[in-house]
Amino acid sequence: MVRVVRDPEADAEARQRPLSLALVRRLWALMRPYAKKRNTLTALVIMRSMQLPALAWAIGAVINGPITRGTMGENNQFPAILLGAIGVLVLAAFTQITFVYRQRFALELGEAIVHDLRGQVYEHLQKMPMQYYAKTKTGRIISRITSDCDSVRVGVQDVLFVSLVQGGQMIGAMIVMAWYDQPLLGIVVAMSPVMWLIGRVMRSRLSQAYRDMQESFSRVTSTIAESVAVIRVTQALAREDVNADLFRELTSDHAEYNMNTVREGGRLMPLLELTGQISMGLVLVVGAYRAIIAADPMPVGDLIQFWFLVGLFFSPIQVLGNQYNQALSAMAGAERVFRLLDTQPEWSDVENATELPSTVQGDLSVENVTFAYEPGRNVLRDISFDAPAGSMIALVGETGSGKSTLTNMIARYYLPDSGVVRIDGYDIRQLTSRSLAKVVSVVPQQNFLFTGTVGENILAGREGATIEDAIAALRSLDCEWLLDDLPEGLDTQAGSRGGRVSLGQRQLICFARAVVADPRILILDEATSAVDTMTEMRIQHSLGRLLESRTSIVVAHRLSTIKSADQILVFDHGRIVEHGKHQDLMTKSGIYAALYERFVSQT
Ligand SMILES: Nc1ncnc2c1ncn2[C@@H]1O[C@H](COP(=O)(O)OP(=O)(O)OP(=O)(O)O)[C@@H](O)[C@H]1O
Repeated sequence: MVRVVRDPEADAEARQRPLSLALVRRLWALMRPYAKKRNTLTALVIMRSMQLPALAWAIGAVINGPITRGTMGENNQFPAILLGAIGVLVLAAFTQITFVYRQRFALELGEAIVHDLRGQVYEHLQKMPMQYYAKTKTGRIISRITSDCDSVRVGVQDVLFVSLVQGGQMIGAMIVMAWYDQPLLGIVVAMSPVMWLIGRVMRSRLSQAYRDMQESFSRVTSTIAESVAVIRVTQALAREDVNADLFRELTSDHAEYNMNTVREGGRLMPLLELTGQISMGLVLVVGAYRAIIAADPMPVGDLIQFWFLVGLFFSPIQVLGNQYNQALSAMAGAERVFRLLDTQPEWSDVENATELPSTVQGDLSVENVTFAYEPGRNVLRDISFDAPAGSMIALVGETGSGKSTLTNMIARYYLPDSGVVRIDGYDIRQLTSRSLAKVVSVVPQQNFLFTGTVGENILAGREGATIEDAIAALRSLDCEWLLDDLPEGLDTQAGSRGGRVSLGQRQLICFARAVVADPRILILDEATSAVDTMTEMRIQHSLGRLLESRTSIVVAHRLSTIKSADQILVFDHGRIVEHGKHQDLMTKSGIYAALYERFVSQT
């Protein structure tokens, strides 16, 4: 475990963005497939925003009507009061039913949108070339699909529709207040910017404390994830105590941020509520003046009703203030998600790309390939060689000399800056990715297994492959014994839960996957991980079977592989400095001979 250092790029990424109409429009467009639900929801929102002011009006009407008449001595007002009360009750019940459906539809719409958005982002990511992944941090990609999509969901579910309800309620309350007493309404409206401002200042302090707390929590979770991933290294280096101390530090740090958030909340929330109550008090004083002293006195029923309406007008200010911060976060999240969706791959299949015929032999030729990951720093320089169909080419050289980069060119993970890679005479730039992937397979050094069973992992090599193909693949590698060795045979869980599959077994499973894919050209980065001698022999044997009858390019780390190669290419600083068979190269006493001597002395 390492101490988590703040990521300056992540810090620079704005957590909030100003409200943008273009973004809101794009979010709104995401609801197009659910237009019926969206329209019903909008109707419910309008209804809901009018219901509470209407309820206040109805209560006022009962007070001003039959109740006032009763206090003036008019007889038999009870039936009218009862009717009024029933009317109020029916309206209240209707208001609550609207609330239930408004909330449910908003939730469903938000979930549907975020489901679609995540699907779009995931699909888009699958199409991005390696260049994109080399430049973009994994954590950032994950947060696009998790937290940023989630801010969009909150934006739709909570911010958009709740704000519309609250905004509508303010307008509704204003209309009814204007009906009763315009000067008093003027006072109320004049007070609202002050309330908004006070609320805003307090809330921004609170949300900063909350953000700090969230960040410290994500430091805790990412540290746990990392610790689990590298537990073997931790135990091997006996760093358990050091790591435990670092982790304790992080959790107590988090507890401090937590306490701070609670403290700030405890101080600011009552202050915020008090501001609202002071405003209500003020309205009471001015209202009393209007009811008692003013030239044209206001009926007490109207004052009571007005007081209700002031509450309905002020409470949205608080809610909208809360929503505002969330809206800004949703804007930032939506902007990042849309930016990713708008990022076009730096290259994709050319127009009218050619399909490689199924009869392809696997003749590979690399002609004058030069490549740099970063401009001006060539990693491959003028590389040329031929690999006739069925031959095995071993790439050897010091670390960082460009071997893996060359394999990236052949698999077309990257495009060369100059030069051409051909398969059976076809320039691979002109081929469809799909047909190229069928002909060229890569077995990387890290034996990656997907989450799922061993069987599923082997079948991933080819669409439509059956369990019989998987067993045949293991048989062709002479490692059918794996079926008995694995605890549940082909049904054994692999991938992130693959603790039950050993390193050597994993490698063989990857070989079997390659056999199922049955490519004409196989690129293999030999694993350097230490396995016992018995496993090593089995792997070597299976490797021989795997490479049989196909063109293979092997980044070779094993002596036996190197020796049996038809051609060895020796890399040095991005150039091929020697090439030939093992014996020829040994007699030259050059770089290869020196590498070989060192290799033998180490093994
Ligand atoms: N994605 C990348 N972006 C920038 N530079 C890179 C990238 N990948 C590799 N390099 C650089 O390119 C050079 C060649 O790397 P490459 O991985 O091809 O070497 P290699 O011979 O395969 O090494 P090894 O035997 O250690 O795997 C190195 O200097 C490396 O730092």
